[in-house]
Amino acid sequence: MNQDDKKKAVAQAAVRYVEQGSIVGVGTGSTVNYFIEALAPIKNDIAGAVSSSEASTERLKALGIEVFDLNSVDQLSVYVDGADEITEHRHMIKGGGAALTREKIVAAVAQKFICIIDDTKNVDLLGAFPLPVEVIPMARSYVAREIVKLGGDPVYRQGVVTDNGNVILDVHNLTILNPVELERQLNNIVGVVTNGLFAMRGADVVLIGSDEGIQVNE
Ligand SMILES: O=C(CO)[C@H](O)[C@H](O)COP(=O)(O)O
Repeated sequence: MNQDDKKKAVAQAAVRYVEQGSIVGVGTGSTVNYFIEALAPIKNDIAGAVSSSEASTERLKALGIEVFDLNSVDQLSVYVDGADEITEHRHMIKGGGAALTREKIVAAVAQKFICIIDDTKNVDLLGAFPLPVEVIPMARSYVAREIVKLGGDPVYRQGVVTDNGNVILDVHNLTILNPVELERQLNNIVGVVTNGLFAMRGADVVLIGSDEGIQVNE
């Protein structure tokens, strides 16, 4: 099975976690795009969605799925999203698609974070994938200097502006032994909006697409 087929299979498997009549939290990325497609046949059985990016909102609306403002929603039973890297402890690096802040906000509201990945995303230690950090534009150089003090090598993601009007620094060469602590340290730098470590609030269920079928880590 190629990587795309694994993404499709795992996206399809996530549909069974969607509750009848509920509003579904929807992430961002190529795996989630398959999940959005998988929602189409059940769109009349759900109340709608809350989205973590303009890109996903557009896709949901194109399928006739209503997209709600998160401020008008008290609770979400599930949030379905992909990851760039994930450990067996369900700690993740996310933000390859620059949607990390809205992803973290929607995930925070949801009762269950269902992470959908193909098996290339499994790692023993986070950090080979450069860690995205969303930064207020005027703080970019200051934040970069502070990240260097933490041992990282920040690279400005040229030409990318987030849905929130901010910029992204991708941090290379980090050895992430304690993801919870690093998530906190990075968020404490003035000018950082958020960072792509999802460790304080990791995934609750991980669905992994592999040649052996769908594996579940919960
Ligand atoms: O965090 C994300 C976007 O900001 C995505 O979930 C992550 O980049 C994985 O994407 P894909 O499913 O395309 O591999």
